[in-house]
Amino acid sequence: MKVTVVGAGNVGATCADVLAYREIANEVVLLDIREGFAEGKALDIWQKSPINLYDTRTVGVTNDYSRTADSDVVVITSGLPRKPGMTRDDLISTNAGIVQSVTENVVKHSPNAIIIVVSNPLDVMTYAAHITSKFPRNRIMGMAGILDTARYRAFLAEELNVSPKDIQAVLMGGHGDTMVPLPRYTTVGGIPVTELISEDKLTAIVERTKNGGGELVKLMGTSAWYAPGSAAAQMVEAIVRDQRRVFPVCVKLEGEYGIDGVYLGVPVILGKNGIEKVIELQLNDEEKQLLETSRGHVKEVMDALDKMTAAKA
Ligand SMILES: NC(=O)C1=CN([C@@H]2O[C@H](COP(=O)(O)OP(=O)(O)OC[C@H]3O[C@@H](n4cnc5c(N)ncnc54)[C@H](O)[C@@H]3O)[C@@H](O)[C@H]2O)C=CC1
Ligand SMILES: O=C([O-])CC(=O)C(=O)O
Repeated sequence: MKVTVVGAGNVGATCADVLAYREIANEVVLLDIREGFAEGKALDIWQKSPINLYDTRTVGVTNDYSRTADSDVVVITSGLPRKPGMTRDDLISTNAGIVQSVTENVVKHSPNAIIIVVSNPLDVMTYAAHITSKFPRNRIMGMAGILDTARYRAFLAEELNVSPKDIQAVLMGGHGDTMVPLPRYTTVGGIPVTELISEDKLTAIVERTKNGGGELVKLMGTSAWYAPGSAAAQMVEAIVRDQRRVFPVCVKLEGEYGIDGVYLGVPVILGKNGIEKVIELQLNDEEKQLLETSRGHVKEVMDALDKMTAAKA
């Protein structure tokens, strides 16, 4: 299996590193526009192979898409990260151009690839890649839900003083303040979380999760990369190993949850064809309302992208 990661910055290089040391692909091509940058990162990861004992070949290239040809999966991480005081949506004008030009090249050289978008604002950049690629919805998706649920699970594990391995959770909606964590579907070793934690504490954890990206931006001056890079690699693994994992993934809804044509995070089955199935949960009225608010916000930003694209044409 051949995987390309576009953008050799913090998230892209972390993703490539996880793909390599966990031997998720035979070959990982890292591509960046910054001269020599991807070559350097790929060489560093390759030089770690005798220490960490893996044989995935990592190759770096400067904007040379011919070297990415016939990739099975392509992860797009190219684009600006936000700085303190910015929202993810503030990145749209710069990142849309980058994601669209990268997608054009990906389609030209790997027409059968499955694309995983990571660049922000996530839901709308996934839509941007969809418009450019015209790939069917099973082959174009965004990474956010695994990261957001991982944050939620990590905070819960800390509060309950249990292993994060035993916390199962699902979360829906856009990747931003309107995301919809679902405590009703959260369990700890099979036990509903609501039996183990007070409502106040759970609410505080849900709020911290919604602001999980912003908390790190404030601490570091740029956004996170270890958990995001690992989350993208986990999606690649589910696809290349046909694991049929159940993850929250950003996908184009086509009538599920009563929503059509909007990119939102929902639970899916991820396997060799990409999105194998969108899972429809029975939401209660409050959850439906939260999802509707999230849909409305993402749709507004999708419309803003459409206007920007029309103005350029
Ligand atoms: N979906 C999610 O949950 C998350 C999304 N992100 C987003 O991922 C993106 C990347 O974040 P970082 O890696 O921290 O940023 P970074 O600045 O460390 O790396 C971005 C890389 O993209 C490269 N790049 C820019 N234009 C390019 C082009 N046209 N072709 C190829 N490469 C190009 C840059 O040279 C740079 O090396 C940001 O938009 C960030 O907001 C970050 C974390 C989580
Ligand atoms: O916060 C950001 O800008 C990056 C991101 O999406 C995250 O870490 O959740």
